[in-house]
Amino acid sequence: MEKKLQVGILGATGMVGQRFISLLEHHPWFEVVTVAASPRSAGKTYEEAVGDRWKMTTPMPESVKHLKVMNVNEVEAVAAGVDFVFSAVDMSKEEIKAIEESYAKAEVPVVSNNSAHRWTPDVPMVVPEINPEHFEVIKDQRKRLGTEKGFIAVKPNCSIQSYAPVLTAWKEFEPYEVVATTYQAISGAGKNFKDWPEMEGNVIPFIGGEEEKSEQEPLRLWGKVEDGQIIKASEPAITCQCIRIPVLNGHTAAVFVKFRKKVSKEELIDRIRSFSGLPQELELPSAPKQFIQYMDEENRPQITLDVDYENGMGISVGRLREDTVYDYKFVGMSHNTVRGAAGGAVLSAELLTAKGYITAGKK
Ligand SMILES: N[C@@H](CC=O)C(=O)O
Repeated sequence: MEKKLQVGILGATGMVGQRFISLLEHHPWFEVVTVAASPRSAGKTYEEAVGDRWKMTTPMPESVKHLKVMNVNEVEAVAAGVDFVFSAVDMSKEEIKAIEESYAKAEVPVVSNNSAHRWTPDVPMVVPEINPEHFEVIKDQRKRLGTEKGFIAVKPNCSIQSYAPVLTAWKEFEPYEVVATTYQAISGAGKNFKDWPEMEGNVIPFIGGEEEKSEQEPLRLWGKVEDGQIIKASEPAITCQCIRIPVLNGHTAAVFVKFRKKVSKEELIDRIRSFSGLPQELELPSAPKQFIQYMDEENRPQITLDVDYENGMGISVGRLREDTVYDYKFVGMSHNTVRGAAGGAVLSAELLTAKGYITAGKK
């Protein structure tokens, strides 16, 4: 790429916004030129607006420290300086729907981490290794919005990334019933232990809205494009419990699966290890070389050892074994703010760029 694409981050001061900033620091295709946040932060430098709430382990990049934070509601002004935006705004669902659509209508592609548009029929919700063909509906969305360049693309919830890719790798064996319990890190709620001391040594058996997302969103990933819309798949039936645990980063899932077809443990492990997609084929900058690793050790995956596998973009799986009630059970784990949030969105933006959906300029 001759000149890097100029990128804005909406909701730049929050946890996911900060993750976007740190992941994009040395990105070969994208350069953060605009940071936007609530009117409260607008006018301050990024460094002042974030203050002591910088939650990344690497220092705040010098290149963003002195950027003036723009008011995210001033769409035309923000849109004027960027080729596309990542959205991690923190507002009500209705407000997010409206503001993301305003950016798209201002001819700015929006790659969003938010859930607001995940069920808008012509908005693709993509994990690039799983359902890149869903980007096809962008042309229908552009027709609806009356845009040439602007559109919205979203990524799914972080909780499903530890098991949906694995079930995708096993599609040929027809999984039809799945039980999953997720053990979710506190950064998923945008917090660390300083913000949320009650989580030290604690477990909370409730995460608002999470179980519905964890059960339904995989079905949309496996859906079909029909008449410019995504129609969700009807199988497998998934039931979930989502639990908050005292871990900073990394969502773990303990999963039970029934298959229609007979399959051996060796075949299941083989499909995990050989599973790859378009990001690997195109060697996109953020693509993990090995998307899913299978670990033979009986005490893996572990958060402290494995959460940063493939720079946080890979999924770690272990403990696959036959079950007495279901056919098989396993444990999956992924980095919730990298693969599950900002990193997943960056990979989507890379694929959208490689496929020509995101380009420089407004026309
Ligand atoms: N809602 C999740 C975050 C995933 O996107 C959580 O609370 O962990």
